[in-house]
Amino acid sequence: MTAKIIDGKRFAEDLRGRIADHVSRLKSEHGIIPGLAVVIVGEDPASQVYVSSKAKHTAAVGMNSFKHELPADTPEADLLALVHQLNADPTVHGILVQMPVPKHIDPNNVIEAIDPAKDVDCFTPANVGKVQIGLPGPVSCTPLGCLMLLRDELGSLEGKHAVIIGRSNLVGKPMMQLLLRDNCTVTVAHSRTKNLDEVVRQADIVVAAVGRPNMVKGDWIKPGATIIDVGINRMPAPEKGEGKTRLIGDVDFAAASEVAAAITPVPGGVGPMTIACLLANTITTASLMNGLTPPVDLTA
Ligand SMILES: Nc1nc(=O)c2c([nH]1)NC[C@@H]1CN(c3ccc(C(=O)N[C@@H](CCC(=O)O)C(=O)O)cc3)C=[N+]21
Repeated sequence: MTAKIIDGKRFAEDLRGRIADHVSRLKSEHGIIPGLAVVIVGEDPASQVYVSSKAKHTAAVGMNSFKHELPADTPEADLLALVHQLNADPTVHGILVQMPVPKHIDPNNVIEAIDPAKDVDCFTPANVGKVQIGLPGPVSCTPLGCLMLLRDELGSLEGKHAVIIGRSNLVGKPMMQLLLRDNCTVTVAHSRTKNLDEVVRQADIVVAAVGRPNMVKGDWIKPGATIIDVGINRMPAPEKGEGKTRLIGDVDFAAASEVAAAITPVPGGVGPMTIACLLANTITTASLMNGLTPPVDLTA
């Protein structure tokens, strides 16, 4: 079997189109222009690229984009002061502080400072709790993107056995909550799981989010499974030229494609969905802050 390639880039484009429609409706019917503030501390080149990409897509859907670039040696207190200022700013409906922050800053203090009403990453305890019990609010961007792709591919997820590899707060744990809400049977595997290959072989749905290039082998995949590869591993690619890199996923794509029914590529799979879902969450928070019901096609 040769797997269908799930085109996350294309899906994200369509999603951004729907988001742009919601933005223009918020403007024309309610006089609201959703605003997203992105804060970056330091000059990490990969982070710079992501932040620029976020700002570009934010503006392209008609939202206000606010970018704050702080030097790498910014004291934690100054970053927290900026977050508090953004919390108080009525034109800002979403706040994202790009992670990781420099080592002298405690990320937990930063997350705690963000008003949960504006927490478009869904990093605050209040919003993590809301996802768990199914209350409306922002949902972790990458898991939300994975869920949208899975629903589009499979329709109902009810009764499917989903194996998530990775238990991070960023992806594994919120993914577990969302798949449970869609009536999957969920197994969360991780670095200490015994016989990981045998566990993964049970899966109708595999979500790989470990950050280890090509870790999931082709013979771990049940024939006909659907594979979502969250891994974004930047590898040296000297064949492309001095100092060049390429991205590869956590799944051995070539081998898995021979067995699976459908698989996301890296790049062009989950990555673009993460940014589109960040914009979707900004619509959600802007709606909720104004007493409106968030659009169902942008939420979990
Ligand atoms: N507060 C916070 N929120 C985040 O959501 C957040 C963060 N910090 N820190 C860094 C990670 C990483 N991240 C990605 C988003 C898009 C792509 C993406 O679009 N990837 C493209 C490729 C891009 C390329 O070529 O480099 C793709 O997979 O096709 C990747 C990674 C969001 N993050």
